[in-house]
Amino acid sequence: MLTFYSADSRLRQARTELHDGTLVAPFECPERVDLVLKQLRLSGLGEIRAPSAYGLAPVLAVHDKDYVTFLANCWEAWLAAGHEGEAIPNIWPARRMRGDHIPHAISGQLGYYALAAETSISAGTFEAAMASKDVALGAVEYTLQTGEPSFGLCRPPGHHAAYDQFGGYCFFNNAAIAAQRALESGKRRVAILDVDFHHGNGTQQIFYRRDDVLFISLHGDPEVTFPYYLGYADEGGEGKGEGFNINYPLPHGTSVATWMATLEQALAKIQAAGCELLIVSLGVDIFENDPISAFTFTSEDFTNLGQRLAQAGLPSVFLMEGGYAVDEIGVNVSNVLHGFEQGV
Ligand SMILES: NCCCNCCCCCS
Ligand SMILES: [Zn+2]
Repeated sequence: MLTFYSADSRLRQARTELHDGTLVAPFECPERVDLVLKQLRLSGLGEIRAPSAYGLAPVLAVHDKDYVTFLANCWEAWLAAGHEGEAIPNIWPARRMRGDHIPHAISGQLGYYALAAETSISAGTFEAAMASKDVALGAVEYTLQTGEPSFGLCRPPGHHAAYDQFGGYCFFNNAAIAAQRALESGKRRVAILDVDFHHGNGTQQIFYRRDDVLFISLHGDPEVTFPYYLGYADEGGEGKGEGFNINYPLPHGTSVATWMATLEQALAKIQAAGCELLIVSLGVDIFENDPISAFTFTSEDFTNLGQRLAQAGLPSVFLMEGGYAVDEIGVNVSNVLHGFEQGV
């Protein structure tokens, strides 16, 4: 299987994440991609290719222009305002305040565009996010042209990024950008299957009123899991999108057997909807030892997951999302992709 990767993924070198009331080293660290690359090479998955630069147009096809401009300028504006640390919001347009006005001060803009406080912006964040969406575009273009599966080793991840919002370590929604590209190249309907432990709130929000993308997510119950305020089972899409958004919230500690049985339901929906391409938002934070998650996959279970996805029989693009058990991330990602190749 061909892998797309950009060394510019390492341009995001954030030093702080707000976690449990203190500033810690970010869980979404550059070493994640180093260890995935190492295991892919060790296991002989296939060629690793750098993508072309696709520019801003594919980003603007799914994200708000002012939001993209904000991301491009945020770090410089933060420094110019004399702030010492990394750019982290500390106020939001809370209920019964004016949520439709974008303040002039960068501190106000941060709260307007941020969905959460754990994701700092710093030097290189925008450039890394641009490289990450190029990785996703390289992967989807390859699969569209050849029908062969591909893996986009995206960093930073994307599934929490909404039309005009960043957070959950995400800035551009790589899977949404890839799906939009596939539709523009002629696919009539694309499935995005989000297997990350956390609900892909951004992907849901981008396609919620559309029927050309079927978004399906299996994830930790938002009653007790980030992002808390989206990802419930009653969110079925709106307008034309009714029936094309399916959430499977699952309790902490869900067994792999139950998770895989839920996957069967998801794959049946994908088949019934006549999807012509499968994009997998591949978060391996469903691993039993993930530090910020609560599902129970072993490394071997990831191989079974890959094998099962191959049986869906669709041209498939895997895009890296979460996974924070850094020591095992390489094996877990590699197992999904090799499992897929075994299952074809
Ligand atoms: N600081 C740990 C709390 C988790 N908050 C963000 C989770 C983002 C997952 C991305 S897949
Ligand atoms: Zn996650």
